[in-house]
Amino acid sequence: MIEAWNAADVRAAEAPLLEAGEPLMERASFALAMQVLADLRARRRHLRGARVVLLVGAGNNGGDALHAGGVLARRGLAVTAVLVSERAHTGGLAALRSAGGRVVELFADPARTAAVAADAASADVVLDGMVGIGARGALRGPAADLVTALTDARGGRRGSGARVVAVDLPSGIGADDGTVDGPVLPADRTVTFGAAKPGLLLPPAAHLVGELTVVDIGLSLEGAPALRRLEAVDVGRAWPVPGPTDQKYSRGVVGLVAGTSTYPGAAVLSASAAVRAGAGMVRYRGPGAVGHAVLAARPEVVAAPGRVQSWVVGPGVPPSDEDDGQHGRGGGGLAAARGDLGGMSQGATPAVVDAGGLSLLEPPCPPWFVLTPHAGELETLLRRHGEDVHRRDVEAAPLRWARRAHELTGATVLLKGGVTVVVGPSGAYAQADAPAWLSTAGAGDVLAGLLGAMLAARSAEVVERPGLAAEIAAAAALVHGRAAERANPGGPVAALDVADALPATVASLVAQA
Ligand SMILES: NC(=O)C1=CN([C@@H]2O[C@H](COP(=O)(O)OP(=O)(O)OC[C@H]3O[C@@H](n4cnc5c(N)ncnc54)[C@H](OP(=O)(O)O)[C@@H]3O)[C@@H](O)[C@H]2O)[C@@H](O)CC1
Ligand SMILES: Nc1ncnc2c1ncn2[C@@H]1O[C@H](COP(=O)(O)OP(=O)(O)O)[C@@H](O)[C@H]1O
Ligand SMILES: [K+]
Repeated sequence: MIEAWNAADVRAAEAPLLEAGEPLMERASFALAMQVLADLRARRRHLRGARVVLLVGAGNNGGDALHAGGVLARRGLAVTAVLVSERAHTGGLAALRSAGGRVVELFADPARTAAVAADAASADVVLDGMVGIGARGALRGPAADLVTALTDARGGRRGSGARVVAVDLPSGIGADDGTVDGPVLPADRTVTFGAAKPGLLLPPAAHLVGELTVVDIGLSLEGAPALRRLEAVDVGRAWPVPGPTDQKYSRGVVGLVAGTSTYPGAAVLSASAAVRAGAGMVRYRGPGAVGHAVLAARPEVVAAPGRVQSWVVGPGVPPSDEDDGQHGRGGGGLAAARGDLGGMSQGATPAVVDAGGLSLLEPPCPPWFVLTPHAGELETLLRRHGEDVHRRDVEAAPLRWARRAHELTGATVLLKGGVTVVVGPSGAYAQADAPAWLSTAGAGDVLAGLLGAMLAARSAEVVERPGLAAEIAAAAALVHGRAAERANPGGPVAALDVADALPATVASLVAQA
């Protein structure tokens, strides 16, 4: 698991060590330099003569870059520091100069910005050390102009020309929330110190981070992290592998309220995913014609009422204010869903509430209800609760708005997207496991069925431990993304292919753990 800590927590953890004279910056910058050397070795035979350009701001982030530059210059690399501010870390500057590095005072001669950017773009490595966790707002002044010019000089493409390594974080992102309010130089790698910061894992900034390296500089961080990211081993270890005394009911029964005759496919996809993810049983409730389609695709599904350990409500059910043109407002699926959801809030059965089911919610909901909106559906849900918010706001600050939806409803919220953000009562997760190929119709229905099966397997525990639903939801996002990759590595996937890849995906996660 990757744990991410807010800037204030990192500073608080640094303070006693700095007071005790621990050389934190030397540790950080040495590890940074070693990472740069390792990356360079992977790309060229000889290090001597490789060109490194440091973009250096006024604070300690610039200090890190300068000290790392000193280490690299001593190894024979040609290092140039570009100062974007009148002030620069004194010790770092001295270290670089004494190692033979050059210094360009860009702040004193902004007309040189384009030329400096062109030179940096043609270097082997650019270290972005303009601002770190001390930034206030979007990049401004010469730093902002340099990033704009350098982005132009690189043709806007990451991976072309100089390799960009961000120092602690890409300068200008919101360290705690991943917001991007101005120009930011996309990194190929980010070397972060002490702990990951939430902004490195959250969109939109997460897309500018490249490969992430966390350097241990000896901090002891107290309390709970601000954000977590599950890794394959976490999910494999926690997977409910059946034992010799298990039977279908102990493995969990998923009750599926999904599909209308306009959208029967969603029910088929959710049912397939739940069956393929290892549910003990899947019961279908909904219009008869849809039930036939579900049974034709998955004969394992049971269409009779009975015990249920988790509900999946809403895939393929239109929102309550949308007429599906057949049975009045939403048809039989909606009626069933409305009745079932009302009863479920009173009971103690986990539920996944997706698509049209979201419009039926009547908060407060228990935390073992997991809502699975995409950004557009979250906008609708939040507006219904009086928030003046648009989809673009949700996309610009997904953690903030997913958290708001959790506060307003009491439910656990899984916000779908390129990075899936989950917020529950014990914390938040950000999962980035899926190829962009997964953005295809029906993929969300597969996620709903998969998550339903995962909740059913640990139904009683999910109700007892309020934070568990969020952990399981994050795990479902990981499995979903990995199944998409496994279904067709590097190419397009259809939603049903993702469901079909679940058994092998789960087997490999369990085997690796
Ligand atoms: N303490 C330690 O030993 C360790 C610290 N570590 C490192 O220190 C970093 C934090 O350093 P920090 O606190 O000095 O702040 P930092 O991120 O360099 O930025 C502040 C400077 O930037 C400027 N500035 C601000 N906003 C701006 C903007 N929007 N646009 C443009 N400029 C802006 C502002 O200048 P001003 O505008 O006030 O003149 C101010 O001087 C951390 O990320 C990590 O890399 C590690 O080495 C571990 C050990
Ligand atoms: N750019 C992307 N990269 C990776 N995964 C994505 C991306 N965009 C969307 N997804 C994932 O694809 C799925 C789409 O779900 P959803 O929008 O509900 O589609 P549908 O309603 O058609 O099933 C979600 O799991 C989401 O996290
Ligand atoms: K930086």
